[in-house]
Amino acid sequence: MKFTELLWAEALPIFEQIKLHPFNQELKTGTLPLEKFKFYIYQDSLYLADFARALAVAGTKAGNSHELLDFLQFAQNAILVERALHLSYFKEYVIDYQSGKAPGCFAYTNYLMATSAFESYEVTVAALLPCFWIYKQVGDYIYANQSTPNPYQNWINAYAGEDFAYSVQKALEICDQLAGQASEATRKKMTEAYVTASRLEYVFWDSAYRSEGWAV
Ligand SMILES: Cc1ncc(CO)c(N)n1
Ligand SMILES: Cc1ncsc1CCO
Repeated sequence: MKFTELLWAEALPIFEQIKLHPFNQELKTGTLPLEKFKFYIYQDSLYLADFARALAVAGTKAGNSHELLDFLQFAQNAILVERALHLSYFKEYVIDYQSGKAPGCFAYTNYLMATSAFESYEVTVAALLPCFWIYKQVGDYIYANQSTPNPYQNWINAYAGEDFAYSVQKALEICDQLAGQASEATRKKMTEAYVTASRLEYVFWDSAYRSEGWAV
């Protein structure tokens, strides 16, 4: 069994809750209130900017130039996706730019940046993997079950699309290859990082659904 298949099984209960979360259920049926989507898009623009930095740092830890280039390309794509949000949704809707990161976004981005800065390449790759894989699985699920017409079609198409699938496949292969060479102790840390990042994916959607703010 591939290491990534073990990871998938380990975090499956989290993924099931992500799929069933009202944010994703309402995205699927197109009934998600626009205010919640706007909150999400703004938080996601803040997320993508820091995610790109974490991907670039992961690249500096890679053991060869192929994987360095892969991670730099992932980082570039994340920046391009972030810019595309500004060219589309930020123009289409009035979005409040002032509020800054909500606690969920803050937790997730800081976890990814701290992990990429202070942990090994293996653990960093495992921590970054849910951003790819969970989004791909959620995108495919929503695409296959959506109501049409759907006001969130562009968002759905992006994550169910082929370009994104190609990146996800590459990230999975890198993770499996690293786990194959890693000690049992490292594989355990990779699994923990994967589960933590999966939890933070849930937290991110839940934060958007609740339009989460700071308690003080
Ligand atoms: C929170 C979050 N996770 C993952 C992705 C996709 O990489 C995204 N755009 N936002
Ligand atoms: C994972 C991911 N999410 C948005 S861009 C990106 C890198 C894909 O190349």
